[in-house]
Amino acid sequence: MAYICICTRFRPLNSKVDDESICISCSDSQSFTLKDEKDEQYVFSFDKVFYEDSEQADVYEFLARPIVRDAVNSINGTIITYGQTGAGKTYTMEGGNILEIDDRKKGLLPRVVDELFEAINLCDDTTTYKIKLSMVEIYMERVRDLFDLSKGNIQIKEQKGHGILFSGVTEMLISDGEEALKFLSKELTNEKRVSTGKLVLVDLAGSEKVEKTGAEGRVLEEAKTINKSLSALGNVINALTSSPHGKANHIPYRDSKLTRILQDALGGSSHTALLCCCTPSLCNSSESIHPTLWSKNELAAQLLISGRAKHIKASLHVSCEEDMSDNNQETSLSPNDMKPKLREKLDAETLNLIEEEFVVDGLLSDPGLNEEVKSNHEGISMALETTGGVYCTKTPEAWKLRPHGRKHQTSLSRLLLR
Ligand SMILES: Nc1ncnc2c1ncn2[C@@H]1O[C@H](COP(=O)(O)OP(=O)(O)OP(=O)(O)O)[C@@H](O)[C@H]1O
Repeated sequence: MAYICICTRFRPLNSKVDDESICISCSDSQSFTLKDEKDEQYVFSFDKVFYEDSEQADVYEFLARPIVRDAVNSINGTIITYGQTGAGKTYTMEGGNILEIDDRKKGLLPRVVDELFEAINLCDDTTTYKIKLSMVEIYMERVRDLFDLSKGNIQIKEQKGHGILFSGVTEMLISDGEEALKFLSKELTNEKRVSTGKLVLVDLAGSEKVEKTGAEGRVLEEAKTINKSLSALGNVINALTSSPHGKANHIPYRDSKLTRILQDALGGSSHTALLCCCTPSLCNSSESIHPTLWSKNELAAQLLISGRAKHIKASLHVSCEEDMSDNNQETSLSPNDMKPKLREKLDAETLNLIEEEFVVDGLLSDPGLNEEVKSNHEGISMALETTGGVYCTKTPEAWKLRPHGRKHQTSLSRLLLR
């Protein structure tokens, strides 16, 4: 099943484009508190939060290195940076520039390339590798070959044994670590078998609200197309992760060029990392809370929901195994069995919060919960049914129902049951 890791990164404040006020504060390495212009607070949780002082190497180690290692073993991988314009997507992906020589500033791309070549050099002589590099841009739903601009409408095809391909795209065979995107082919010569690992690095377009930019004409059309692609990506990930074993009846890959290209890098046994890039500035807090970035176009909300549900499933599985190890049983605990076990594992403060604030699917419930709030959780609950996971959340609608002046516990939270 696909594994999805979701992180967020804040770039340092930039006095030229940001106001002086910082709207985020560190809670811990997995969550942060964000204060909006009305002084409301929200706590968001991720697999990892990289704060302003984080190093490029930290991001690489946590987010990219496991994916690169898998790619060498023929497991497809995708690394995507997304977020509003100027939030640090390209800086994270490339560094100061793509041929960055300052090691501290080197982005994910040069590090990925370095590690791929290192891994290849360590392999035994019976294995030969071919690394081919292509570079494309999706613009207004057309795929353009960035190594040959005369190829302005590359077709996307699916080929047995190779998955999704760009038909006729320029491919450069490379033999050292100075190039950008990679397609890695691994030949097991002794078995006369070829297996391929595809590694895709995506620097998405800015995700801000169209109204905020005041875009018109062609720029407006571009922005609308971009938002459609982002929504399509969210829908695909949601479909993949909300169905048992990733086998949904229909995964809408064909809804955009972006999702079609990522089809075999997102589905199957692939490994995906999403890095949500944000600015710490108060003037951008609305972008960072919900409009396009986290819930209004539902991309991030869906991505986060998917990610949380998966992680919770994994955690739950481990916990159950530990709990039942004495009598050597499998993991099918009933909600009643789980409840005291959950209680044992949670500290009192967390438990109070859950009972007061959230519906915890099938395990703990709040009998006094307003029907309207309950209905806001339907989508989340559906995702949970298929994962058997435990998941708490508040949708933006639910926040509005909260008594005024209390601290809002976020859009998306999770319980770790370890
Ligand atoms: N972590 C960081 N540390 C230092 N500078 C950063 C960091 N992240 C971003 N910056 C700087 O902030 C500016 C904007 O970053 P960047 O161009 O990466 O944004 P972007 O999200 O890719 O924007 P766009 O959507 O326009 O492509 C750049 O000058 C970049 O060098």
